[in-house]
Amino acid sequence: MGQRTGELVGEVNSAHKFDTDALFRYCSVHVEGFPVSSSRFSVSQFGHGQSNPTYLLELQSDHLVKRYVMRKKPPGKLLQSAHAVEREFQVLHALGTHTLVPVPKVFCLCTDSSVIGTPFYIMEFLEGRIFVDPMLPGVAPDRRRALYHATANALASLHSADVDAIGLGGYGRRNNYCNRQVERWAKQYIASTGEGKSERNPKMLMLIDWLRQNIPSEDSSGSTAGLVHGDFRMDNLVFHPIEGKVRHNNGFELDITEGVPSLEEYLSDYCSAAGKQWPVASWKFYIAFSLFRGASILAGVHSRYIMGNASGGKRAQDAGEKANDLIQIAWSYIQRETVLSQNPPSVTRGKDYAYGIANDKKDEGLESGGRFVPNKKVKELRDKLIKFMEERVYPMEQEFSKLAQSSMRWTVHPQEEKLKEIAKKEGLWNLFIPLDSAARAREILFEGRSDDAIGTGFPNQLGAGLSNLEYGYLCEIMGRSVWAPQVFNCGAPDTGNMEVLLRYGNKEQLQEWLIPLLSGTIRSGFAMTEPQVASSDATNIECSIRREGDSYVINGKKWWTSGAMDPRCKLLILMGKTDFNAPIHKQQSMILVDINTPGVKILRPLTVFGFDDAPHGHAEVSFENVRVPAKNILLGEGRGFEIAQGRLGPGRLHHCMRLIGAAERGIQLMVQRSLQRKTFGKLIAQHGSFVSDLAKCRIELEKTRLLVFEAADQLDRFGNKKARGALAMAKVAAPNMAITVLDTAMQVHGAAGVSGDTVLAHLWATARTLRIADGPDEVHLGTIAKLELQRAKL
Ligand SMILES: Cc1cc2nc3c(=O)[nH]c(=O)nc-3n(C[C@H](O)[C@H](O)[C@H](O)COP(=O)(O)OP(=O)(O)OC[C@H]3O[C@@H](n4cnc5c(N)ncnc54)[C@H](O)[C@@H]3O)c2cc1C
Repeated sequence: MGQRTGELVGEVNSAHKFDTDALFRYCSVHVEGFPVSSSRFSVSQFGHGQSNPTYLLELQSDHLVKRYVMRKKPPGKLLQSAHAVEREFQVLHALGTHTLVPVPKVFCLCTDSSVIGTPFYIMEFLEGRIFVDPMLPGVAPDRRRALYHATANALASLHSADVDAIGLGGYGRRNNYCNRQVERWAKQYIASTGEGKSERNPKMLMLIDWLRQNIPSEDSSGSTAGLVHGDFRMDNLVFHPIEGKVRHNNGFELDITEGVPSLEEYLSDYCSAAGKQWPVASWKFYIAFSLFRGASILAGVHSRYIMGNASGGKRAQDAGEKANDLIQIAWSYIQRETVLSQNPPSVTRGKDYAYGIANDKKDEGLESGGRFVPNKKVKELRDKLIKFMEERVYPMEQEFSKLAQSSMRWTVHPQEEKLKEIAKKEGLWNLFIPLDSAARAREILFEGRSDDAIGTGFPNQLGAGLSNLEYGYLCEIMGRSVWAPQVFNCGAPDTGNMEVLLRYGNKEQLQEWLIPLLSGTIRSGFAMTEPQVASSDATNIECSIRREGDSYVINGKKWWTSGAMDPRCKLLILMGKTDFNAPIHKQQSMILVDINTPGVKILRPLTVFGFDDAPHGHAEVSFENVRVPAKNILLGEGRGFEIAQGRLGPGRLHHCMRLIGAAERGIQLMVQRSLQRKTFGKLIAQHGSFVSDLAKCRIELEKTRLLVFEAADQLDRFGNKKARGALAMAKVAAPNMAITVLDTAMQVHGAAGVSGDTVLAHLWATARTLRIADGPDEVHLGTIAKLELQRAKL
């Protein structure tokens, strides 16, 4: 709960007393509307803040009470350039007169120290609230987020003020700001510490050296010059007394709505509002600098406390210790390898819910229903997943890509395995498993008991009991990064293969293959497509599976067996023919093949537009007299087509869901780029052609998302067969939409878009394959048209 500004005052500190009569006389002459006489003139001091003593002046004449605020320098010898009330007055005056940045009205500046002992200025008193604790206790959670959002916008608006236009152009130098600041605060620290003052910390001297060596290159050009607040924080903002608006910063007028954001969300808000680049390269410097500066200020406060002229009481007494804490924190921070993700959070929470399905910002929204509105359970998982992506997956993307392009490309990054363990613990594991498949496995494996009888030591092996539709809200989040799905054990082709086992495997097969797949200790491949035949028509498949006693012997060649290059790949589900003379759809069977069986040869990895998708890979594999136990046949001979149909339904709808996420990432990146880059004197975002392209991308994405959800919903309600029309439509629409959106995003990025420096090219390449890999468009279009024509015949 915020405290009222009027309640934050107390008696004037003895070190800060001054001649109140002299102040009254001065104000009567210089402050517009200030009474010439008053039946009561009282002065109290704000207890909050240690910099410049600030006072509340109250005057009563008849029944009217007038209030002003006076701010002055502290008494005694002061550090050079600190406590410059003259500067504060000048900036507030310029902003108040020439901009819409809401600051309190300033009335007069007195630089004559003979009046009350130091220079001071008078400004209007604004009734309002101050939130001392930035976690905003007592504020409804749903209002915290926008409070922060609004403060980020306010800071951005301050930074956007045109200093030349508001008369502050000659006010300070524009280049080498950081350089000058480091030197200034270093000097202040030295001056405030040492004998008889606050104790000097040698680590601070090391910190100063580090800062000097790491000043960002932009500093010397002055290209980022603007107004710098210097102490912008929650408790330096005054909020509206009732409406929950900021009144000034010393004063900005803003709306408040949601929960406290993460640092990256907040920074992302600020960068968007200010049109600034995501500061991945310079962030470590700025944070370390800010901590250093805070430490220097606190050391100054502590020294003034020791010398008896600090405001702030106990807080001033503890300031020396706090300064040392900040120095330590700065050092630990500097030593961190990564301090900021490569890219801003995919979409900040508030924005994430702005469209279509995602309109689940408020609980009321959930209660009021709607066709595709996720329920509370899904929403919680979704929030958790978004956080996981932002904090753990996006920051690792570059690192994973680096390994995948090195000579060690066919090995797994150890961090991937670590992330899998964390995802398991957080319950973000195997979320793809539909309720009915989980029920079957539970029944077969441990006779309906819901405990972890499959003995891998963690719960949620069989997912979170979600429907296909519910999973759709989550799967699209995973699709935002090519590296994400496997971290949650939701990557292709494992999900489709697990689904096959869950639906069609017997107890022995589940125990041998499903359990390690569920726990993520092995991976798998699906071997159907063959180089020598048109495999979109699976009746063409030629690989033979011949029965010999207790075994089947396999001979044939497959290609595009995704995942077979992965060192963890242990299982291949292979489709071939057990009877070349049976009716056309009864010739095929599926069989489980241990990849290490003699005769299985990985011939080469294939590439997609040059990407080999290491360490996962798409392999060409030959099978020469590969002998596998007869018990490995799935469901029985001649059932392969039936299983393929079951697998291709939900398993491949996941691709569509992920494509929505990939396109969402494309939009996010193109928007960021457009707000950062200028061509022909304008930001890309200000060019009409971009605006139109962006809007069209959003329309296409939302249309497709609805179609994908519709297909998932039909799958849940009517089953695979009846949902086939909607599934086919989604499968055509999703890759085509994603290609268009990602292509536009690449275009907006110029040459960078087609390079490996952003995720766009890889996402695009993957999306493009899905016009073929998920069954060619033409086949799905054929299904849709056939259904239309059938309907006409009825
Ligand atoms: C990245 C990637 C990953 C893959 N992963 C796997 C995997 O893990 N396991 C696996 O078994 N396979 C995989 N595949 C292969 C994929 O399933 C096949 O490429 C797909 O089924 C098409 O078969 P095909 O390549 O033999 O094309 P073909 O069957 O030769 O078809 C070629 C073209 O013919 C046209 N066509 C086909 N049918 C019709 C029709 N009815 N009407 C009009 N035109 C038509 C279409 O334009 C089609 O693109 C993958 C492919 C890619 C690119």
